[in-house]
Amino acid sequence: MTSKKLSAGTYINEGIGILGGTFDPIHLGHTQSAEAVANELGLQEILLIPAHIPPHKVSPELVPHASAEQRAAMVEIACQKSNIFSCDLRELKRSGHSYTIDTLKELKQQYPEQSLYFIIGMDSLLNFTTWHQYQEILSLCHLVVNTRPNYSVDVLNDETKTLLSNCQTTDIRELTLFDSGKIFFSNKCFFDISSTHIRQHLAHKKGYNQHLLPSISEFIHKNKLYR
Ligand SMILES: Nc1ncnc2c1ncn2[C@@H]1O[C@H](COP(=O)(O)OP(=O)(O)OP(=O)(O)O)[C@@H](O)[C@H]1O
Ligand SMILES: O=C(O)c1ccc[n+]([C@@H]2O[C@H](COP(=O)([O-])O)[C@@H](O)[C@H]2O)c1
Repeated sequence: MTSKKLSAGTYINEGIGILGGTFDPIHLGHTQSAEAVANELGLQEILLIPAHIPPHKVSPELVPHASAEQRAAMVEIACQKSNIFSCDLRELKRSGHSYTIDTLKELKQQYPEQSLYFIIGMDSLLNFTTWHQYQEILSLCHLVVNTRPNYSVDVLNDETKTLLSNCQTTDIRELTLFDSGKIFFSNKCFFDISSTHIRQHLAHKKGYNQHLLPSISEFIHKNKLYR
């Protein structure tokens, strides 16, 4: 049993939410969409896991601008005022590419009794079948997909469509009946924010951005990032 009913329609889900990312920089689209997932599913805890080397961002035009340590420092700042977020640095401590399968195996060992909910945006779902051992990933966690502007299920490849026809559920209770293997779409929030746009904005304005926590803007300013 991984959930407790409190009152009509209110659940505490004892599972753990996980949001992995490049976080270059972390922005309100990350934190607010993850908070919306926590509210919707009743999750009390979300691990923010900065990637050391994000596997799909190794070509020169995609490689992160800030160092792994700077990206992680910004994630730690974002966690400071939150009751549900904590920053997990395990990918920074591992060498090589930050494969999600390795992270989930470690987390499952650490939390054998709890279901894991890996949160991704729609852009990540579009290429999910290219992730390292994606089927094994689904044997260790549920996937929770946040919709994002400009990314639609209409352009999913056939493999992902098949995956969805086998694994998608619209029933939150079903997530708590299974330990892993379900894909759930969270449509509660829609944030037209990306790190790319924020970096472009900062490069021109060298100032603050409304989609960043003020404390993150300060860190960026102090460290002269994204100029
Ligand atoms: N605005 C958003 N709403 C929902 N999910 C998001 C949003 N921005 C990013 N995500 C998701 O958060 C995870 C980490 O994203 P990432 O750190 O790459 O941010 P990004 O804004 O997509 O960055 P970039 O523009 O540099 O590619 C991914 O699964 C991504 O889909
Ligand atoms: O394991 C993989 O093959 C894999 C491929 C692409 C992305 N991921 C993970 O997905 C999360 C979001 O990635 P990104 O590149 O959008 O920041 C982050 O935790 C990455 O490590 C993982």
